Amino acid sequence: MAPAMLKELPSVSALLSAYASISAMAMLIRTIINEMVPERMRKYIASKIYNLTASYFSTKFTFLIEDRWYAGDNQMFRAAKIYLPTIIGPTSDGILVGFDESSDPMEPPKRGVPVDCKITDDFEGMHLNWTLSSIETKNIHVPNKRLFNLTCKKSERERVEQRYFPYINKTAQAILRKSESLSIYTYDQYVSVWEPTVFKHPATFETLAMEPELKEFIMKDLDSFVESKEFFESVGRAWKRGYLLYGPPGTGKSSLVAAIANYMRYNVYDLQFQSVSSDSELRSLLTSTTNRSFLIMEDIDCSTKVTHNRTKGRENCEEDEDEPIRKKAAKPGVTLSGLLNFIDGLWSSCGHERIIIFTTNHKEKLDPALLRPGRMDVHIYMGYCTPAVFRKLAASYLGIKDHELFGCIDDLIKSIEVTPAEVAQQLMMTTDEPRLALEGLIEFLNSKNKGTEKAAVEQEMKSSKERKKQKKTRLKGKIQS
Ligand SMILES: Nc1ncnc2c1ncn2[C@@H]1O[C@H](COP(=O)(O)OP(=O)(O)OP(=O)(O)O)[C@@H](O)[C@H]1O
Repeated sequence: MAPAMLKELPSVSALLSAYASISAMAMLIRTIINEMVPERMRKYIASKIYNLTASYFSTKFTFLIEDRWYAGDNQMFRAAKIYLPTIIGPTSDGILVGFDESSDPMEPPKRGVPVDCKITDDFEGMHLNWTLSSIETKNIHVPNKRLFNLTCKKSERERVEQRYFPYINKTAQAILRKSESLSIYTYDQYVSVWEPTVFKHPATFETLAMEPELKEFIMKDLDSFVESKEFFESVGRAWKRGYLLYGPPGTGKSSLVAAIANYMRYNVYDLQFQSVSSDSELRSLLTSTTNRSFLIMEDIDCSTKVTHNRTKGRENCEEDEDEPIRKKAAKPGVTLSGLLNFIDGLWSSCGHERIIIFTTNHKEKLDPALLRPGRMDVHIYMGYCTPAVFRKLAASYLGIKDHELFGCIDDLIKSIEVTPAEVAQQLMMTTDEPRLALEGLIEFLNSKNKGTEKAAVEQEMKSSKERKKQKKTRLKGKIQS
């Protein structure tokens, strides 16, 4: 059998002559193609054949993440831009570094991803390669388009989409919460624009003195809001939340607003109703706010037209120094229906991931329409000082967790109405000697207890007005400068 098979095999000389004639034929075809097909066409055909075979045989898959997504910013690009500098390691070719105006020059500089630099990441056993590219466009307004190329194995494509991308988004959000400087925007009525400035308020949930259960409730509510995008979509509601903070002056409403802003790392739009001349102006200025932001409207009861009883509404509200100017200009101001339309209509349809916060000293003076369920989702009462609040203030201001005078102070606090601002003010007087500070506080509380509450409340009202006035003067100074 075997010799028979060997007999059928072509001889070596036959193979060599076949090879020679095939090579000659190939050379002939090549010469004809070179002669007849132009070079550019040849290159085009070759690249097509290469791409076809390469993609068929390649084991790699590439995700392209452009900086824009339809008409807006691509949030996936933004997340990658925040996340990648944190994993740039020794295998990378380089790194961008720099400072912005809010950075401390004594701290290490902030990091960025350079164009064309390769960054590798390992996630759940996958080896992922990132590159940032910049491409010139023909658009004169946007001359460059930037995009990230993320390469993985074809078999890992699904896991990258399902696990890696959500992980990057979550990590980027956590990084943002910690590091990026925030802006606070105030509305400049003279030029009709939001003026930004760096938001640096020291209040955090850590420094805030309030009932621990209430604090925990607010933090959980904010956390679940951030994670509820799908839920809001599934029930057909806008991804927004409204908080109404109410309570006497000096109970920490503004401090809570600042703590929430620091916790969420959202930019803040601080709107004074007095600076808005009409409902249409309100509409246009609110539509120009960005996503992932707070809209704060403090002392909403002091706005003449959004309370149901104007005379009552303006009691205890500071006088607006610009009032004569506004009267001269005969500005109609913001009306209740304008505000409600905004909350129900415009607010629901434009943008997402936004929180609106109203504060008031007089919830009872607000029109019931404003308080109806669905308008303000959470009503938070910021009340007078309690023993738990006092202990938190003592820990913050005096650095003590316990003292023999605490029991006496607890009893006094339970029997009178004293605001955390008043207690904080007393404790601040002698911070280096806790006993003296606590004795001073006891004296203050006793004097209140002896019938001087009214005077003390008036005093607090006065200092609240003073604070607001100072805030306003600062604001004006900023706008003028
Ligand atoms: N709950 C609190 N925890 C810590 N500090 C507080 C608290 N409440 C008040 N303070 C202190 O009192 C000062 C005034 O408080 P804040 O402006 O937050 O009160 P408010 O309720 O917003 O007052 P108003 O209604 O007058 O605007 C703050 O700067 C802060 O130092």
